[in-house]
Amino acid sequence: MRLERVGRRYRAGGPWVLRGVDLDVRAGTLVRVEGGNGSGKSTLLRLVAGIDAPSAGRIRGRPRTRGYVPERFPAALPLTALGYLTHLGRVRGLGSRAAAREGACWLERFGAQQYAATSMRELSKGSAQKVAVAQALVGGPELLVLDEAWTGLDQPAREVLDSVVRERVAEGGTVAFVDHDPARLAGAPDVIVRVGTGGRVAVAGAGAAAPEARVAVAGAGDGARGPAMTRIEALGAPGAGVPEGLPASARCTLAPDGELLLTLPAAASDTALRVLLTARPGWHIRSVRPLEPFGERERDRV
Ligand SMILES: Nc1ncnc2c1ncn2[C@@H]1O[C@H](COP(=O)(O)OP(=O)(O)OP(=O)(O)O)[C@@H](O)[C@H]1O
Repeated sequence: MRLERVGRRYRAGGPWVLRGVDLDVRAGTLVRVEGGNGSGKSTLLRLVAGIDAPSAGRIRGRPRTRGYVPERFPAALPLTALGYLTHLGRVRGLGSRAAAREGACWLERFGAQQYAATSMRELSKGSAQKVAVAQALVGGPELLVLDEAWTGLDQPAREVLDSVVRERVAEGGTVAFVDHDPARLAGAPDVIVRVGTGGRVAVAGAGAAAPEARVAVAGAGDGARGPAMTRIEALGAPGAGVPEGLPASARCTLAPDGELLLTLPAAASDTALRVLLTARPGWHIRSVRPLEPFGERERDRV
């Protein structure tokens, strides 16, 4: 995937959190993102994961299947741990049985199988974090984005996550992560990206895997056009209404279980995401992706 002159600021005329970011990351790459508190690491990861959109520039070639562990996981969902993982597996295209099976496998691998039937609201912080990690892994996404995903996990689960990251990269997946422990996966990252002052991003160091062949601080893009339309999938509380303030251009369907599908012009996706993320009660963004020009039918407006 390629970031081209990507910038992000949170309000018009406000300071740029990220500015002029050019990165070219190939499949099968492990990327560590570093920087001080408030430098913009989470902002960069959200852009990479596709749950936030750049204010300037563009991102091309993002893998179709993505898993994301946010820094703060909205665990207070009205589902059991396994129900949530199964639901997400289905969102990612698995059949119900396969989704349940995979969800159960991940719970077991992280030592949380005993909480399969526990409501997400009742999970301890660490157990909820195990579910947060598991939800990103269900369906074997090509791109895995981990924002301090190890925080709150017990030591065995941390080691499992280390192994899972190495496995994903060995299988050709791309993993980008932030962790404040400098020893986390030490020596493993192919690329180390440092978010510095003024929102500038640079390749600050790298492991042994010929980083210059895997990442480039790129120049101007090749002129390809970005997607015209975007599809946003979000999960709200069952029975929630369509949130107010969505762009008028958005077409949406809302299922009784709280699953919201939005189809809207890519240029309006930033506004829609802001509405969903700031709504109370909040919406959990499941995915944001370019809409295929063919083969995906727009749904009826609700
Ligand atoms: N939704 C938002 N609205 C407004 N400002 C935001 C928002 N999210 C982040 N910021 C601002 O963007 C800047 C970068 O925040 P970000 O969370 O990306 O930093 P970070 O490097 O991940 O920090 P930390 O190490 O503390 O987690 C900060 O100044 C923060 O206040």
